[in-house]
Amino acid sequence: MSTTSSITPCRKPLSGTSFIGLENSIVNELVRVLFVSSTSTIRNTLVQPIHGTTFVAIVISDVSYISPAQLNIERVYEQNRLIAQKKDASGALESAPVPAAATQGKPRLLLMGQRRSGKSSISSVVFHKMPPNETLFLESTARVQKDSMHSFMDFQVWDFPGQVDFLDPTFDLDAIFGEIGALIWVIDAQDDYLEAINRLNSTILNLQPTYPNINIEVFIHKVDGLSDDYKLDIQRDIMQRIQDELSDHGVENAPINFHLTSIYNHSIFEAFSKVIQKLIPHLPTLEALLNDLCRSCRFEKAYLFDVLSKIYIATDSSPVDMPSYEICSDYIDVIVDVAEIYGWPRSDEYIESLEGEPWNKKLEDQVACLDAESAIVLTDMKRPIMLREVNKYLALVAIMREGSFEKMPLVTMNVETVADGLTKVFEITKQRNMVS
Ligand SMILES: Nc1nc2c(ncn2[C@@H]2O[C@H](COP(=O)(O)OP(=O)(O)OP(=O)(O)O)[C@@H](O)[C@H]2O)c(=O)[nH]1
Repeated sequence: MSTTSSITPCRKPLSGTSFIGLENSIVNELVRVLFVSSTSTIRNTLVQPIHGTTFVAIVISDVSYISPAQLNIERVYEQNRLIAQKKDASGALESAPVPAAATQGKPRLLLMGQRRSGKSSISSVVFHKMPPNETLFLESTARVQKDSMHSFMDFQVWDFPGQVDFLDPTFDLDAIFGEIGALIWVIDAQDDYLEAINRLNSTILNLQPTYPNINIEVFIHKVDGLSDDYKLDIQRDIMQRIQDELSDHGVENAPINFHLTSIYNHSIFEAFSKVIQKLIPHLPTLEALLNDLCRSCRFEKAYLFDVLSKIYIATDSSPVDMPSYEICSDYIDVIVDVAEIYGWPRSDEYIESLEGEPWNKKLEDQVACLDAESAIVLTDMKRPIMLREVNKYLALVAIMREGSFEKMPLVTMNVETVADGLTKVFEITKQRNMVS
């Protein structure tokens, strides 16, 4: 695909006129973000956005706003509290080790399933950037692999060996399932999957009484070699078998989601995006910001990506189409590679020479934007794509409409404001997590 690209400078808004040209809806959304995310730290916040007038926003009482992810976290805490209470009553609390991750408060993704179903491959491709064909040489996992991910949100990925029966009484179930974010059950769609379904059913039935709120995500995996019709047939068959078995045992409406995945295309990243999004408490706020940005800048689609894993953690409400998602995700790779080549740390002498004659200014005052920013036009579709780094973990990638380049200054200003808003949302939640 032939491409032409240009790096656009980001304009710093002039002080006092910061929001000129910015749609009111975005300003309002930012104000809402401040309110919704309000803790005592941003009471009496000075907001100076609308038509140069200054006003003080005073949060009179705490705004209670509960997103599905928050609700889920609350339920998990409640569940853990009840389990602890029961143990306390039976005097077993002292002997039971407190799960390390629980104390750290990091959500955990558990990868489970039969041997050779593809668990380690998924974890390596998504979180360690391993090229898919190199997974052919992965050895069978012998012990539980625990990976800590430090990204926009800290979480853990535990890869279980296929042969381990974690329902064995020697395992401390609380340590495994206590503060779980999601249980990802991987089923090899190219193999006989009946045994995998039986194990999944018995796992769900065993866990349901104690941990009724576990999010179960079934990855119907390795669908790359299958026709579209066959994929859907398999999905229907697996769903039916699981639902029948569970309802025979009186378990109705268990929280199970199904995804068709393969490491050889972007489906695995899409599936992980959906899993991770359920763990983000302020997801509705992020989505609302992106919706407003799309409306005011006439973007076709906007994604907020985790740069390292290329999982999108939020998007606007228009439907996700795979080709656009794939282009945006490949674009991140290009920019990350370029940033790695040109973004090395400069020596002090070199920076001094840049700040000296003839400019005589600090480097921050000379460049408009310290974060990576880029725009590209795909010549066949004439739709520009723009990327703006939000912080070192997150990037905003948007597909614009034809002809949007003419309005680039305004677009850049809006994107800049939204990027600031997004940074604030994450700062506030990080502070909150540290306090709690
Ligand atoms: N065609 C295809 N093969 C895959 C895919 N994902 C993984 N594989 C292959 O499946 C094989 C087994 O993958 P592993 O990741 O080792 O499986 P595992 O579930 O971790 O296995 P254990 O460690 O024994 O539990 C490897 O040869 C992978 O290359 C996929 O999406 N499509």
